Amino acid sequence: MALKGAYECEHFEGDNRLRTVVATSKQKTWWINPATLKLRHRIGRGPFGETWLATLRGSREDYGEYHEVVVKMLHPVKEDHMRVLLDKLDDLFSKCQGVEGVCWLQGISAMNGKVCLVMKFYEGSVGDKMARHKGGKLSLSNAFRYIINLAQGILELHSKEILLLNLKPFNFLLDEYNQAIFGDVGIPFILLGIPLPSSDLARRIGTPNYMAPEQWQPEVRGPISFETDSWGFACSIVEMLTGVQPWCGKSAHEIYDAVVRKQKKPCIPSGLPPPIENVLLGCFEYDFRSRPLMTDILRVFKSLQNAVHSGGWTDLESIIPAEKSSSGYTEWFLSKDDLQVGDMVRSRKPANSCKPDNMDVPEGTVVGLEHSTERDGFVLVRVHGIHDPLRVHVSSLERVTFGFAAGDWVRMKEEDKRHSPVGILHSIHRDGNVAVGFIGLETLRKGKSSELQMAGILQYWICWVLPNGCLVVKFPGRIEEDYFLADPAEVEAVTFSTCPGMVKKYQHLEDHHWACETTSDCVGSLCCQGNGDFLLEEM
Ligand SMILES: Nc1ncnc2c1ncn2[C@@H]1O[C@H](COP(=O)(O)OP(=O)(O)OP(=O)(O)O)[C@@H](O)[C@H]1O
Repeated sequence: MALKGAYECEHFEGDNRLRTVVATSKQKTWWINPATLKLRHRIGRGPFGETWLATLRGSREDYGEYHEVVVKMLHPVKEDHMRVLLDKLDDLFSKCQGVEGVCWLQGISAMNGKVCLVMKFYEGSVGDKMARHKGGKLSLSNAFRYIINLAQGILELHSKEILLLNLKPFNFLLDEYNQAIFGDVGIPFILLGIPLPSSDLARRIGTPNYMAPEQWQPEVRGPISFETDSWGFACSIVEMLTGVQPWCGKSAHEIYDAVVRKQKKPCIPSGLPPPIENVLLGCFEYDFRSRPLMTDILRVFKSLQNAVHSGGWTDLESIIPAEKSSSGYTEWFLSKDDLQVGDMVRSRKPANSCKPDNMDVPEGTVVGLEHSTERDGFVLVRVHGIHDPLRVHVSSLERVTFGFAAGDWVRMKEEDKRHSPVGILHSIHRDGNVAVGFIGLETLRKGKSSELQMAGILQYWICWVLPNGCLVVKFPGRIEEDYFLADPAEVEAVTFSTCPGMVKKYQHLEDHHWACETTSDCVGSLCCQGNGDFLLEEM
């Protein structure tokens, strides 16, 4: 037996192996000898493992005193994934050092062949505090204080490329200064890509009530990104303000059906000041690119904090939120890129369209800025063949760098077997660094624009496109509400004018073949072939 105490811990061969892996790697600085740990009571069991109240025997300098700690015992992972997990933990520990707003991570240990994270014990959580209050909600000033504490913490973790993915009031711990900090720092994130024992657990990276649509199946409906945390945080904000958990009383399956399939949003209480209602509604946009980032949420709550402390909502009603742009993009979507003098630009296509409405600026160069604020105003664009620069609203332009603009369909020049070759460009920096969403990847792929080429995709019959390029296709004529997901790399465009035999060939496929007008000047049809592949045809 390795340990004796309140919890009888068997000696596991796996612990020794784990210890050897740790001892030969970078993680040795964080290693805690399991013999110095005593598990007392289990206080939680979630999708990632168990949480235990424990005691840790201190060092000699500490006179060998026992401290209360909390141990997160992760589900067992296969041996070949162990080093990957430990490297990710090492990265997490290093990044969290000195970060305010994160619970104090004390070290890594192993028990029963499972990796354990040892962290400081805190007296309670925001969730506990809410449970003690009448109606389950916090006072407005407390809620605001915690929301601002937490948004600052998330922002700091995001700046270190860590996603939280499990934001909920019971994971917001309270320190001795009544500041809210994170208890579950990045655990679902480091477990991404590491198979868990049960496929059901693997499907859920988070707690269903707080999960964004893309979080349910990140490699199919994803990727997950910073704005995935905006959804989870907005769910927590709603709960802190109302005392009601989003999707309260619903099963995981019912929540999946509502959030992912029916695209429903959690309820937002009425009577909120417009800027808060606006930012929360933004957080519940289905496509994460349309959601605000944590910095936007923080800005809104900070700007209203003083008014809340001096009496309540009443003064806030006069603050009017920004309007949605006429092109169908949210202000949050548009604010993610700003224009500078010298940028190449072109007219932005309307949201969810592959065709430009107008091409006032087929291509031009920004020669002057008239921004009234960071995300509003006009720019002067020099267009070839027009004498004077055009004065154009920023929201109607997109930046083109090395021939690419965010939102473009792109194809990898060299295929990578881990994901579809065709994806959607999410961002391109002026230095050519890109982030692309591909089916098959849980997070954005970072790389260089030189690895990409443009990919043309027809959008007839496609209801909408997920942020990784996954096509959501409905078959007209089918009575069920079902839709199908298709990999853009496997959808083929065929033109009848260049392939006259095509009409004849598919005439007999009554059940699988539909045609209707899709745009004013174009008729298309989509066939579901016997092997389940889709064939997209333009007539
Ligand atoms: N370091 C800590 N100090 C004190 N309490 C903690 C600490 N970490 C977690 N807790 C509390 O322990 C309880 C269980 O935590 P746990 O993280 O296992 O929650 P869960 O909902 O069961 O699972 P998960 O968070 O993984 O979804 C929660 O009420 C949480 O507030």
